[in-house]
Formats: sequence, C-alpha cells, structure tokens
Amino acid sequence: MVQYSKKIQGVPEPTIRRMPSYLAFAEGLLRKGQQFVSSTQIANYMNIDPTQVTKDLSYTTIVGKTRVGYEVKAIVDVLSEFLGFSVMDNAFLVGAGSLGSALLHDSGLNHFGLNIEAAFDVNPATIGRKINDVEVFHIDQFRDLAQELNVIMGIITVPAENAQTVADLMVAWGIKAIWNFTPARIKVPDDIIVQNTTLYSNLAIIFNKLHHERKEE
Ligand SMILES: NC(=O)c1ccc[n+]([C@@H]2O[C@H](COP(=O)([O-])OP(=O)(O)OC[C@H]3O[C@@H](n4cnc5c(N)ncnc54)[C@H](O)[C@@H]3O)[C@@H](O)[C@H]2O)c1
Repeated sequence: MVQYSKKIQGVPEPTIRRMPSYLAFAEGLLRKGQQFVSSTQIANYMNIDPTQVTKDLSYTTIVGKTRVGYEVKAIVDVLSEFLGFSVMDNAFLVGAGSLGSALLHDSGLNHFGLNIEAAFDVNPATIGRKINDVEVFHIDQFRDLAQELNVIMGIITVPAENAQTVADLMVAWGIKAIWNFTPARIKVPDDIIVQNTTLYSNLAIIFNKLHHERKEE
C-alpha cells in the first residue's frame, strides 16, 4: 500500500478533473519504460502551463527531482490512490436500459475502482438477465441487497421523471454518493454526494463552438 496520499478535501475541482489525464499519461509512459517525466512534458501533453502541473501535483505528495522531474511510477501509484482508483468501491445501477447497459459494459469503471455489484429495473424483459455478468434485479429487491452488500454508490440511469423516486430509495437504504446520468436535478440530504453527468452538455459546448467559429469565419 502506498503511503503518499494526502486528503483530497480542499483540492480544487479543475485539479481533480485533470488528475485522471495525468494518470493516464503516466501509465502510458510507464508501459513504454520511461522512468522520469518533467512538468513541461506533462504540460505539453495536457496543453496547459507547466506551473499548473506543478501546482496540481503539489496537492499530492509527489515530489519532483531537480533536472530529472517526477518519477513516473510514483505519479501512477500516488494518483491512483489519491483519486480512489486503487480501492474498489461497490455500486448499484438503477435503470438497465440503453445507457445503463452501456455503463455495465464499460470495463473502464472497474479499472478506475468502481465495481457495479448489481443492476435494477422494472421491465420484466430485463429482470433476471445478466449484462456483462452483472445481474439485473427487480427494483423491489434493492432494499435487501443494499443491506446485504457493502454498496456506497448509486448510479441512476432511469427516465428523468423517475430519478427522484430512485434517489429517495437510494438515500433510504444507505447510499452515500449518487452518480446521476438523468437530466433531472435530484434533491437529497446535504451529506449525500451527487454528481450529475451528461454527454449532452459537452455536445452543446461543441455545437456552440462550431457555430460560433462559423459565424466568425
Ligand atoms: N448523461 C448522459 O449523457 C445521458 C445519455 C443518455 C441518456 N441519458 C439519460 O439516462 C436515462 C436513461 O436513458 P436510456 O436511453 O438508457 O433509457 P432507456 O429507456 O433505454 O432505459 C431506462 C431504463 O430504466 C428503467 N426504469 C424506468 N423506471 C424505473 C424505475 N423506477 N426503477 C428502475 N428502473 C426503471 C426502464 O425499464 C429502462 O430499462 C434518461 O434519463 C436519459 O435522459 C443520459
């Protein structure tokens, strides 16, 4: 077990958002056998200023060495632990439809420390099936399984109008963090972590940039 990690609390969100890219870059270098990497090299890859890289990494215990830079293996070990990717957390997914199935097929989640223990749905055609080895249960079994398995995260991929009901169920049965993929804005107690994720806002940004640039041409 690596002992370098500091508490992630107080780290600015943009820094946390950049860290998985630092990690992916370092993992690639490690595979190629590179031992050290400079902040300039990382910055060039990220298209940001080297001072930003130094600042971001200073939130961890990774220390650069004069002239040689950062040890690549240390970046991989420290960031994996710092970001929580080296510890496996268990999640339940509710809504095993099109998006839910895609997430169940994503091996990247496992790589980044998230294990989806079980999925839930209300559609009889889906219940009882296994999607990428994850069994789909009726939503009524959520309570029993949440008590039985050590699950701390809930992933919501149901139609937006059902998102609040599912969130309430998750909170009632001990889920501490909710990853909400629906466009609905769910209400939960203050101590529950909610992260809303949508591909469409990124798409909107692309369209906006495309159309904006076209206007300027
Ligand atoms: N965040 C993103 O980028 C993104 C991308 C695609 C879809 N979405 C959103 O994800 C959600 C699902 O989209 P989809 O295309 O997979 O829809 P879908 O209809 O294919 O799947 C929804 C599933 O939820 C199940 N369901 C409905 N009510 C339920 C309940 N109360 N409990 C348990 N299961 C229930 C349905 O039976 C179905 O299997 C929607 O809210 C959609 O807007 C978000």
